[in-house]
Amino acid sequence: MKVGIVGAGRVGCSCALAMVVRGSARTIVILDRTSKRAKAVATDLRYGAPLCPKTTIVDGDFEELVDAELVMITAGINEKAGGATERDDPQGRLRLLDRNAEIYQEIVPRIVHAAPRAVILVVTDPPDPLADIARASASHDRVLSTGTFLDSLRFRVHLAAHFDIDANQVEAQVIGEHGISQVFLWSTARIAGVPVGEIVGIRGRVPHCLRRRVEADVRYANISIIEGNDASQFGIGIVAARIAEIVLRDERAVIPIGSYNDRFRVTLSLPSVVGREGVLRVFEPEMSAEEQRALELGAAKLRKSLGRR
Ligand SMILES: NC(=O)c1ccc[n+]([C@@H]2O[C@H](COP(=O)([O-])OP(=O)(O)OC[C@H]3O[C@@H](n4cnc5c(N)ncnc54)[C@H](O)[C@@H]3O)[C@@H](O)[C@H]2O)c1
Repeated sequence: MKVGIVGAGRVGCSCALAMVVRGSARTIVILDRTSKRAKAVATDLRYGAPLCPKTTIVDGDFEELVDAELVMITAGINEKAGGATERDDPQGRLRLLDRNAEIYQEIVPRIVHAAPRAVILVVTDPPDPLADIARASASHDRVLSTGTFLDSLRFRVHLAAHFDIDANQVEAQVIGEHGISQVFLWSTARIAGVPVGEIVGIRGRVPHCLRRRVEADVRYANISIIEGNDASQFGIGIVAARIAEIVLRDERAVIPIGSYNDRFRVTLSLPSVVGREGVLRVFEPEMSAEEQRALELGAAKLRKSLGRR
């Protein structure tokens, strides 16, 4: 069970740390354009590894990825470096696309050459159009975007805080783009099977002020984190480690995650069955007309970012 991480910046380091602590993989290979950084990160982690489930951590070049079952790409500029930290910017993370696409054009063929069977997990922002670029370059479909898995957890955490309960008991999803146009499925958000609207709403509708507050907290969570700590990194590290486990163990867990969708002609997130080959099946959840419309608009925005109509 071997996982590669390409990009040993803040996000790459968090992914590696989460995987080591959770025992997600047997071997982790860390790469970076700055090989000295990859070496330092692998060395640092190796000193704590004896206290964790057995993991071999190495640094190296692309050929070290041979036989990797999953390679996560965390290389590229982040929101702060790329000037994507304004809440009123309708582009959001899409502002980083051109610069990170160039990096992907360079990296993806080298990953595919070294590890042709690996699932590729796109973490770099904006992950959905970058997954489309990676898929075209890889010429296979085993390409995932971390998508709205993290946003869905943020949604659950904020709802849990509002109701003062455990986030594990909140069933709520964000779908579509990991970005500004993401869609909050309020119509099916539930706590122990009870619709959220029935708990707080009038005639089953969630109050506008609660929706507005929670959506802003989730949609701009990255910016709030960056304002305090330069880069959002820890949540995504745990999310990426969990996705790696699902793939490596062929778990067939159902999570909101990004994959290319024929109907929308673009990569976006919907609840999907994930296993060794990546996404095996995609579900379209029950949606209100407003949610459906928002999903269509988000898909159109993603297509436009790639120059598609
Ligand atoms: N998907 C998500 O939910 C999510 C969450 C947080 C951050 N991100 C994104 O993750 C990316 C990384 O963020 P970060 O904070 O770690 O940035 P960072 O600047 O700390 O690290 C980026 C790393 O990429 C490396 N790199 C750049 N070009 C490379 C190349 N061609 N080959 C190998 N390595 C290369 C750099 O050397 C650097 O170490 C950003 O795009 C950020 O916006 C995504």
